[in-house]
Amino acid sequence: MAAVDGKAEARASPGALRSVVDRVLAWRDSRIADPRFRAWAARFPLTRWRARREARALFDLCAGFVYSQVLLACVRLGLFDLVAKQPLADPAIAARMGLSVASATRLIEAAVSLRLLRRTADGRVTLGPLGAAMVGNAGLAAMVEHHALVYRDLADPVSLLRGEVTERALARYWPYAAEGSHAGLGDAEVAPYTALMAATQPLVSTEVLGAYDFSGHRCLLDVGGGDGSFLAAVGRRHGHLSLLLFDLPAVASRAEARLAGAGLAGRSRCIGGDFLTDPLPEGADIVSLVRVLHDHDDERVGRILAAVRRALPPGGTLLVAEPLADTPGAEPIGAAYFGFYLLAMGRGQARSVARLSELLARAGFRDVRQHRTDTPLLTGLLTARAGNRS
Ligand SMILES: CC(C)=CCC/C(C)=C/CC/C(C)=C/C=C/C(C)=C/C=C/C=C(C)/C=C/C=C(C)/C=C/C=C(C)/C=C/CC(C)(C)O
Ligand SMILES: C[S@@+](CC[C@H](N)C(=O)[O-])C[C@H]1O[C@@H](n2cnc3c(N)ncnc32)[C@H](O)[C@@H]1O
Repeated sequence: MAAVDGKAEARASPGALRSVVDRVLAWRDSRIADPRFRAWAARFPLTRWRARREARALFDLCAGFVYSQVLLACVRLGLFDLVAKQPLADPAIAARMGLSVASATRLIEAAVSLRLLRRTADGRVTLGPLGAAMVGNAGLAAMVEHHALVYRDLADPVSLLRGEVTERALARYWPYAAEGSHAGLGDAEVAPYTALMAATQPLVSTEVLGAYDFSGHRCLLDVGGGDGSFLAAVGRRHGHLSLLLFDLPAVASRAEARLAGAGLAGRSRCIGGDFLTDPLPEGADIVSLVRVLHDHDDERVGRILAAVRRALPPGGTLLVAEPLADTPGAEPIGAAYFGFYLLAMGRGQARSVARLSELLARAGFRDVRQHRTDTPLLTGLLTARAGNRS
């Protein structure tokens, strides 16, 4: 089992207690399943608050797509950036957005209800707390736009689960998820996903740099490193590090240009290849896999970890950063969001710390540790050490 910052993870509750808890929960849910109980509980003063809370939670699940589209409309119309400069009245917003005042007010009211916008005391429109978090966050705006593809693929979730949706937008968007070799993918095929990953990379690198200190290392190899955005962020923070990147040839070319543009050409080298079949470059004392393993099934993960293991010296460090399943308070992100996202993409799953620990141990890594990030829902972080070569 992985240690969390050195401490052992809390043990699961013993079997006997769990079975009592199970029976209590089963009784509760059998009551909720009875329409007469629901009607009574919605009226009774001591249960009314809970009935309202559960009704609201279920309504939010029904309405999730509608809420997302309100957010998309705000992003597409540049509403957050507009009102970030100064609070505006509805007619001024309508004129800037090319909407009728009635439509602008409809969107504004929807966004206010979702805490994306807020009405000032004099009735003008300004940022709400959630809209404020969107400002200056180009990655999040790109993600919101890109969800159009996700929703297209999820339009018929049952057919998707049955494997009957053959034309999937996400499968085209992430061509490396398909069977076969991907070393021949061209720039046009890798550019869209590489740009999305680069735009969202600051969300991840900030978390990793806040949770892990690279100063004890000499050379970092970022495997599946995209356009080098992560490597550049680490390299800027730790001026002594040599930087290596491995990705598909068309992506590695982009990284070379990106790192040269960041003034890191002298400290970095980008190597193109297929990490499922080609050896990784040697010489690094730390290898990172950032948002890589969850794209792949266990068999492919085994191959990637074996290649990393061969590239590292005994005792060398592997750092894995990606959203983890079972993150307390963020369970639907791993199980529902990434579960269905990766189903549409064609491969992979978010894994728990326990599952990743097993795969790491099987590939010859030891001392698996989980590091606490500031925002665990955005990324989890594990390190492990390469064992001695057999
Ligand atoms: C000032 C006073 C007195 C009080 C303030 C109170 C206070 C402290 C408030 C907190 C304010 C604050 C700091 C808010 C911060 C908000 C943040 C950081 C929000 C961040 C949100 C991030 C989101 C919504 C991220 C979404 C990410 C998505 C959807 C990622 C999708 C990733 C995909 C699809 C990856 C694909 C890659 C693949 C294929 C799986 O490998
Ligand atoms: C989800 S992206 C993550 C990119 C980057 N690490 C980040 O977090 O922004 C996965 C990366 O793995 C690379 N990749 C996928 N399959 C690969 C393969 N077989 N060989 C080498 N790289 C591969 C992709 O090109 C892509 O850059």
